[in-house]
Amino acid sequence: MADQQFDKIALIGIGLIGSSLARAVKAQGLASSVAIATRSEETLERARELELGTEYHLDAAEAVRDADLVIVSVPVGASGSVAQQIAPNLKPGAIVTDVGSTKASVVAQMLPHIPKGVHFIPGHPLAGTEHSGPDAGFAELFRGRWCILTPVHGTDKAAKRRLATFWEALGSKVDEMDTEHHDKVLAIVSHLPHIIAYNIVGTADDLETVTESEVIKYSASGFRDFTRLAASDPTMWRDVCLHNKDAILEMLARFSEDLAYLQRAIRWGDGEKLFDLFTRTRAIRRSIIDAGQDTAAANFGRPDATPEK
Ligand SMILES: NC(=O)C1=CN([C@@H]2O[C@H](COP(=O)(O)OP(=O)(O)OC[C@H]3O[C@@H](n4cnc5c(N)ncnc54)[C@H](O)[C@@H]3O)[C@@H](O)[C@H]2O)C=CC1
Ligand SMILES: O=C(O)C(=O)Cc1ccc(O)cc1
Repeated sequence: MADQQFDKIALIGIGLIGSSLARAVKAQGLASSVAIATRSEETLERARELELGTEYHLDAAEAVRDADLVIVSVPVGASGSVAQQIAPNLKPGAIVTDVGSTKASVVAQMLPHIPKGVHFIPGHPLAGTEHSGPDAGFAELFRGRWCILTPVHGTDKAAKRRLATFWEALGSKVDEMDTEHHDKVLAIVSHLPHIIAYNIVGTADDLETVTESEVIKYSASGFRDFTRLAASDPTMWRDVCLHNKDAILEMLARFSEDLAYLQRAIRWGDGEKLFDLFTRTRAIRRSIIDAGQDTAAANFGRPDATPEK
């Protein structure tokens, strides 16, 4: 157990990430009270049954009253309206952060509502699964994963250190970068893979010559990996696509160009080109394993996942 770091933490949104935070905060004893807010009565009731917090609210503004740390864990498209809601009740000196998968848009939506004297430090834990909702979370989700902070200009150093220490207590490694860079990096390493997965599974589903039962029956592990990503939450990923549009389109253009190159090599039977590319990409996989990041590819920290062969 780590030391208690905050008197009161407010968690706005109690899905996969919010409930994992709640469980980890409880397990580590990081706060004496944890206020939970979510829009639906049903989800709030489930959070209560799971004993994820110490107070439960349908009104996010009520939850943040007196909180020292406020973590917004909602789909990125909802971050602006949440910031607007909570703004009047934020305590001076409080830290407000988020966990959204895109950062420039979150800053644009939230920052205008944050009162002077409140520290707004956006964040993104690179940890998750294809599951959603309060039952899907687990305390170990963030262990050994990166959490990227994207502080805005003039951020208070002590507040930033406090937030970094919080993530470290959850087992995360903390990095810092600017929002634009974050959105480009994440577009290629996270957003594009999900878009490709949604697309390939959709293509398989549309095929006329191969039946759906054959896709299910004969799906090799490569295809199965895609179906896992393609099972991710539709609202969350719709919002990611809409809120990181420019970086995603830039990476998709690069991707399409490279795919055309590959297509041409296959058409012309250019084995050398294919072999060269496949050798280059195999080395990247090896570097990821050497860097100790392979479990991220295999199960993203899910304890119930089958280990990669
Ligand atoms: N799922 C993942 O693997 C990861 C997700 N993220 C980010 O974390 C955030 C939350 O994602 P999850 O916990 O996976 O989602 P989730 O679907 O499990 O939970 C979302 C929560 O937000 C609430 N919510 C939804 N719409 C809302 C609105 N308009 N106003 C207020 N509350 C609303 C829901 O009631 C629920 O409590 C997203 O911004 C996502 O981009 C970050 C890292 C990983
Ligand atoms: O389930 C997976 O493989 C993920 O990639 C989870 C994930 C989804 C979104 C994020 O912003 C970060 C991590």
